[in-house]
Amino acid sequence: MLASADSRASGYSLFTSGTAQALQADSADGGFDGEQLERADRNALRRVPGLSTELEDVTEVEYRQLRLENVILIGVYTQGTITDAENSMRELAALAETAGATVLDGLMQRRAKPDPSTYFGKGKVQELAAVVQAMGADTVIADTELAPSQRRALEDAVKVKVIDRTAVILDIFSQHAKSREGKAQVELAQLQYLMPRLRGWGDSMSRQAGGQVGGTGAGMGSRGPGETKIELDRRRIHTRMAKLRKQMVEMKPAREAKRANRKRNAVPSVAIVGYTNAGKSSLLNRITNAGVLVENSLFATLDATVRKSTTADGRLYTLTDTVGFVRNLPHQLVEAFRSTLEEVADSDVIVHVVDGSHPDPASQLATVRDVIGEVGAREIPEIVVFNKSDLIGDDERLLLRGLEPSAIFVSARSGEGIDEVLTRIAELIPSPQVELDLLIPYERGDLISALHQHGRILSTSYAETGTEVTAMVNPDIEPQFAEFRVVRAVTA
Ligand SMILES: Nc1nc2c(ncn2[C@@H]2O[C@H](COP(=O)(O)OP(=O)(O)OP(=O)(O)O)[C@@H](O)[C@H]2O)c(=O)[nH]1
Ligand SMILES: [Mg+2]
Repeated sequence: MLASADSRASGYSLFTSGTAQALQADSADGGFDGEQLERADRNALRRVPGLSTELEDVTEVEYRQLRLENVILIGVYTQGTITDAENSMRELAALAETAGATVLDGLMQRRAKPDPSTYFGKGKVQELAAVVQAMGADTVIADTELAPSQRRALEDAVKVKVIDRTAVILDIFSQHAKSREGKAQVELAQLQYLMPRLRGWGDSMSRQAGGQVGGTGAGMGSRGPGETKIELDRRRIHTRMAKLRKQMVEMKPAREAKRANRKRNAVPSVAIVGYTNAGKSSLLNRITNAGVLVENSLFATLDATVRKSTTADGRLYTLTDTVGFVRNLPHQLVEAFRSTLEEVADSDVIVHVVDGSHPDPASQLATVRDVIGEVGAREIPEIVVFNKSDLIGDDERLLLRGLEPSAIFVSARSGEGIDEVLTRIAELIPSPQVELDLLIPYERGDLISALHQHGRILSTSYAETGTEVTAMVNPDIEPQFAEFRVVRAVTA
């Protein structure tokens, strides 16, 4: 898959298209990880190639229609091993394909740091331009966020559109966001990203009116028509951003009410978190038949899904599927994650899903733990789960064990380990703390069901006037039963 040692010795290395496909090879084999919904829907939203990138439409976030077709990836690796750098590039390849592109090639350069003006060194930029031309690529994607000036200089040199990892992630999010709030958040993030880059995509070729192509000769002070237009776009973007912010403020109360409601009912909550594509939705489907979309692409899930489940002894709890994490998540998107992260910070137990078959599970684990720490959720009990165990051999298992001795090996596909996860969840979710002795009239069957769901029934017997029940309940639902109590409650 990787090019020969020669090319590596010459300062860069190549890997070609098949990589990302190889990464994603298992989706076609008919593997079934739950009800697979919406795939057709999602595919219908695929980008239409060849849409104009004129700035006219900028207020509708022009680069939502980025024409990503045949792309070449570039990356500078500064420290770490070549393997780390390649993993990062493979992930970029998977991201690009998720966004709808075909990856033609990947070029990496070893440098102490990226060139401040052109990212790659000058000589390598020329080589890149030649590769772009030879392969007929229409876009170059850099593995790290480019400064606006770097992007411009690179575009001028390679003569095709240049974007970065952040733009690709934003693009995927905009394709996948479904809820009104999610869409608004992503559009806002896109506009924030776009503002300092307002030269417009691809204008090194044709954009600015007045023939200022390339711009080297036209001095900074000469305000051509193109620049006037950009001023106008800036103002429109500002207006649009203000409107989106206002919308989001208006949507917040609804979300908070929902959360407060869940808190009030004090149903214990379990959040499923993990790196993107680890199998979080598959696990939720396996546990609850939730029917959440499962797809071998990155960021299949963008809206948190909440499902109910019960422990073996009948206690109700909620399970929340969350947005996956990825390294170098654009900071503009942290806001978009906030509602998900709030759910994580509020939960009673975290199930941390790691793709055990991934080449570098340790760094996935670390990335996700960082985020868990950032949202103040470090103290929440965590169950680490190595998923896709159907793909993990004995040697790898040993390594993973070393990494995380108390982790559970699970396969959402085969069902291995699921029972163990459920048992661990049942142990960790808070148990009802108040013991009540009750006499409940026969016509109040609803109270008995409430006890089943929100408490734990220790014993029942049938008396003349009703059911005698001893049960453990949460303090907050205790008042509901006040009139049926026969003995003083004992706090455990
Ligand atoms: N072999 C194998 N594949 C699995 C297993 N669990 C999930 N997958 C596959 O992994 C891919 C990702 O699964 P999802 O459940 O969508 O992963 P996710 O963590 O929800 O991903 P995002 O929502 O994109 O962050 C899909 O192609 C699944 O079919 C498993 O136990 N074994
Ligand atoms: Mg998912």
